[in-house]
Amino acid sequence: MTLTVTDLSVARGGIPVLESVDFALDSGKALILRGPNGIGKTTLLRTVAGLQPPLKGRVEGAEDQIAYAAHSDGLKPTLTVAENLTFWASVFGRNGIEQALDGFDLQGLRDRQAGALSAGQKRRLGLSRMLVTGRPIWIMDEPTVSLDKSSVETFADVVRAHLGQGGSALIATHIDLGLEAEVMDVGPYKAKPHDIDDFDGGFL
Ligand SMILES: Nc1ncnc2c1ncn2[C@@H]1O[C@H](COP(=O)(O)OP(=O)(O)OP(=O)(O)O)[C@@H](O)[C@H]1O
Repeated sequence: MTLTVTDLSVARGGIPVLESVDFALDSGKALILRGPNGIGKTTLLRTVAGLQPPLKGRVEGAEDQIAYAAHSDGLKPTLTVAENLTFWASVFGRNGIEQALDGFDLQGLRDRQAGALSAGQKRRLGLSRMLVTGRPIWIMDEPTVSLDKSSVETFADVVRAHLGQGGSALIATHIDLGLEAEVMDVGPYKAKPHDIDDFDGGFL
């Protein structure tokens, strides 16, 4: 299964941010996106994940294949760790949360309400949801925010295992995860300023 992105242009708030992006992501591979703050990495990930339409171009091989971990964890604070995972699994028509609890060292916290977790623990729970989706393509936006060194290593181990099982990962991150991965700088895809047709509107 290959995710193929062809001539993709993406916009945020109606303003083009990246243009003519091309890449292919094969199973068993990881692709790391880099680029300065505000360049459009999140916008690109959201578009590839199907959360917003492209301005132009194609994303192929994505349908029902992608699990997306955004900046925010989006946890249900009054549910326990185990209940959050069970809920998330059910969204994807699956059950079985033990691998996710084990993978992110959450067994000792399984009965704790998510709202009472520390920032790093919340992040681990948010990321562990990828494991209950059964989806092969993981798209992750700055997944290591709030994680300590050992949790970053745990996360990298989980991703490595996922790749070893034929999964793939597209990750925007500023840090070195220690993964064997291709790195793509999105800087060269920065959208060029477009001429403003509406002269008066250009001042608004
Ligand atoms: N909701 C929004 N409405 C309008 N513009 C937005 C919105 N969210 C982000 N932007 C703008 O879109 C551009 C691309 O933002 P994006 O979040 O994709 O960048 P990024 O590369 O992921 O940045 P970072 O590394 O800081 O996370 C930025 O200029 C940003 O200010």
